[in-house]
Amino acid sequence: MPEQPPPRLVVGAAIVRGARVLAARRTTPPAAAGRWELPGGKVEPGEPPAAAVEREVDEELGCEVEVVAWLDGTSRIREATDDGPALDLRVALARVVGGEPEPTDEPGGHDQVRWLAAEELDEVDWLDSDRPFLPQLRHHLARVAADQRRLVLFEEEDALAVQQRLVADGFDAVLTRERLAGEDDDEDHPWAVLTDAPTFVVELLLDEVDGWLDEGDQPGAGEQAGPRAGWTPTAPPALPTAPKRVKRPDQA
Ligand SMILES: Nc1nc2c([nH]c(=O)n2[C@H]2C[C@H](O)[C@@H](COP(=O)(O)OP(=O)(O)OP(=O)(O)O)O2)c(=O)[nH]1
Repeated sequence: MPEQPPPRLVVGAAIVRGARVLAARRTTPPAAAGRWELPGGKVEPGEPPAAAVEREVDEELGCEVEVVAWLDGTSRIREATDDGPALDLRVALARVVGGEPEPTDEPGGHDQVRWLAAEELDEVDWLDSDRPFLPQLRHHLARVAADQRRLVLFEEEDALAVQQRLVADGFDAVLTRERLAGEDDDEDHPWAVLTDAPTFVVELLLDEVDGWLDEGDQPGAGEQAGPRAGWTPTAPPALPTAPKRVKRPDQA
């Protein structure tokens, strides 16, 4: 019996931002069209798998990502056929470092993307071989969410400046617009920045803009549920353009 060639590796990118992962809807082949996957593709001979992730995401979604870790395990996509070797899927955790992921017009690409939180992962029809990775992904997203701080800002300009500054300093930071609890109209919803930056970094930024840190239902959040005591609205000064030198509390 002829020897089987080794399985060919397919890599998928679990692009995580603000406790959500990006899922992409395939347009081809007919059997997979309309189903959801992690953007990626086949690793070229001799290509490092992380480089393949970054190349495929750039081709398919027109943005730059960086691989930060690999999820455990390999999932068999198909057994060897006359058309080629078996295909195995590995999944990398990645983050966006340039541009905005959007479906490109590339043939064989995607027609839609969605950012899914841990509790939304089951809302889309994943390709079968992606499903074994979902529990790990759910666990990771839940951990990121638990570790996230929410900064509430009234001005879009401030929110954007804070978000961009956090990203420039290497943190994950996502801008959203959310209703404050109890609000019932569409006006004046504050802006929120969700970030993994530690509290002391967030507090330094908040000294310079009109907003506060909302720690939600985390322990000790009670006193933080509104503007800080002694808080007086003032015109926000321009944010600094270079990182500040700060001493971490544990190094004081
Ligand atoms: N990209 C990607 N492919 C997946 C996933 N799950 C899964 O079963 N597959 C399958 C679909 C395809 O049969 C195969 C990858 O093919 P592809 O068409 O995305 O890869 P590619 O861009 O390198 O393809 P090619 O046209 O150059 O051959 O793996 C996944 O999460 N991401």
